[in-house]
Amino acid sequence: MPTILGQNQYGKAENRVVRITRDGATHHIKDLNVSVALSGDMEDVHHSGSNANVLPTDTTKNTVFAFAKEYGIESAEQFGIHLARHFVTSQEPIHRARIRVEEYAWDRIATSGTHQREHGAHSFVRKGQETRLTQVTYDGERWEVVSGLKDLTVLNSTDSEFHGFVKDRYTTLKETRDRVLATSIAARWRFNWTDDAQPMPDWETSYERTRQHLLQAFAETYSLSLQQTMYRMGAQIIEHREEMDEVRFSLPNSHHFQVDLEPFGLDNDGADGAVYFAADRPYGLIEATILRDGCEALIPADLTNL
Ligand SMILES: O=c1[nH]c(=O)c2[nH]c(=O)[nH]c2[nH]1
Repeated sequence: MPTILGQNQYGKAENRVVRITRDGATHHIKDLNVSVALSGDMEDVHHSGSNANVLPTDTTKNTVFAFAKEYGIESAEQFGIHLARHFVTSQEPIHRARIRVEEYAWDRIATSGTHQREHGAHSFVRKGQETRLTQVTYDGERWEVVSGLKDLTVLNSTDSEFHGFVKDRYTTLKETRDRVLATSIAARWRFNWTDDAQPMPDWETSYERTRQHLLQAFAETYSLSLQQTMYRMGAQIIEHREEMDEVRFSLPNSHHFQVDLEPFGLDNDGADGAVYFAADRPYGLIEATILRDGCEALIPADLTNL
């Protein structure tokens, strides 16, 4: 049966490119998800398998990261236009390039006074609301209220190190004195209000203050590990919110790998900042319960069972 090749395109989808520029102590972040789709004279590769016209999808990925470093990311549109023009004008067989860009927006974490100068400059919370959660249980006598949140995404573009860890024959991770620390906070906190005879907490104020403690502790902790930052977040809540006895966290370590651009003659360590590959998986998963001394751990270890 005779067949013909219809519409076709190819490229690398969902390149998670993060560019952090440093304006002295003030950092700026551009966070994009870039998908490249190319089409043109691609009859041969489909019919005979000849790759003579095929610019590898791997190359399109490298181009995204190299362009982010070399030319910066002014806007999603400007970046897309630059890439599309490059593929169509530099490769004869490619007649059409479609670049799709999603941009994730970030706000600076508001901390107080000198902290704002020290940490507000490199601590970010992703725009868009987190999901607020609660679970209320009552047996006719006692109340258990466990509240929390998920998908509160935060990032420190400096003041994070990771070194001095165990090394065995499978360890390849390099020690680092300056890395990006990012996570999407999932947390639950248990109230010690259990009885109608006790004064009821102000749930709205409690939530707002707890959220602020989470953000502040994240921004203000000079981090030697995500475990340490997590503990500080929990401790700050327990220390400041007397209505709670227990906080449980599940924190993905959202790895940002500095891209090796040396093969393209680019120094990705320059004073003008760096380009990172934001990996979505696998991710480190750091979990713990932080308790008021003398209190019992009652929040299930598996947050999804709440
Ligand atoms: O903060 C971290 N904690 C770890 O336990 C760990 N493990 C790892 O590979 N990177 C990191 N980072």
